[in-house]
Amino acid sequence: MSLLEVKGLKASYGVVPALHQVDFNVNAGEVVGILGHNGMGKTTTLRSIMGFVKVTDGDIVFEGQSLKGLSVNARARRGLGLVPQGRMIFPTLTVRENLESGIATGKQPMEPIIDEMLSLFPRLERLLDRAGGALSGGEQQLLALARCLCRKPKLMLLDEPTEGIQPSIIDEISDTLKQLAKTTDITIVLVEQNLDFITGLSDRVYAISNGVLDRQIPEEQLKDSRAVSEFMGFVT
Ligand SMILES: Nc1ncnc2c1ncn2[C@@H]1O[C@H](COP(=O)(O)OP(=O)(O)OP(=O)(O)O)[C@@H](O)[C@H]1O
Repeated sequence: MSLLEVKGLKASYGVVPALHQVDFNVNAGEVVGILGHNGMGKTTTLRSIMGFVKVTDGDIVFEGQSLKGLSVNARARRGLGLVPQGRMIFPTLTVRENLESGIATGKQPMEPIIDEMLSLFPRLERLLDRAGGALSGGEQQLLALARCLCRKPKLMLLDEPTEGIQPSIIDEISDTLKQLAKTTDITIVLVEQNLDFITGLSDRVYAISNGVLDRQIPEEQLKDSRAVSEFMGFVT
């Protein structure tokens, strides 16, 4: 059974349609990539799954149950987590406070969860007392990932984690996500424009174009970034 099934999803901003037809599925433990140009509907797809965008048709089924009518918080409690585009960490809170804000209140002691995050993201350790807004873009992305993981999501939705980030930290993010995928049973849906990053991490990759997501990029093409570009129409 798929962990996540997105079926015939449509969404609009007011009267302007953003998603025309989104159909894909994700199995437990997979890393699934969604590749597309600017404005094609990647962010809207993830925000619809998380419950921030109201869908007008179709269904999102998680662990066999429809998420229809559930709030963002209810979806988070079911095990969904979103790392939004642009990181959205709290700039005036310290790194430690940002991490604490990601831990479900009143549940477990915070310290072991923070220690676990620091072992996965060692670069954050020496930054614990620094304000989130004083970190580099790459460090903020690591913090945003760690904050999402503090809640132990079953499914993590990642919105363009490489956007505006220097190559050395992109490699670090990629290595960390690979390690996470290998050592835990987390499932990841990743939307990106960065071909190398997405093909390096994903078990399967879908293409999104003009609000339509229903084509999986053939596996043999994934090894060849030029073939992927051609499939997507990135080069002519
Ligand atoms: N808040 C909004 N109000 C109105 N239209 C929006 C809003 N957010 C997105 N759109 C429109 O919906 C469409 C899909 O946008 P979306 O942000 O999902 O694309 P994207 O693939 O994530 O793009 P990018 O890579 O630039 O983030 C675009 O035409 C965009 O202009």
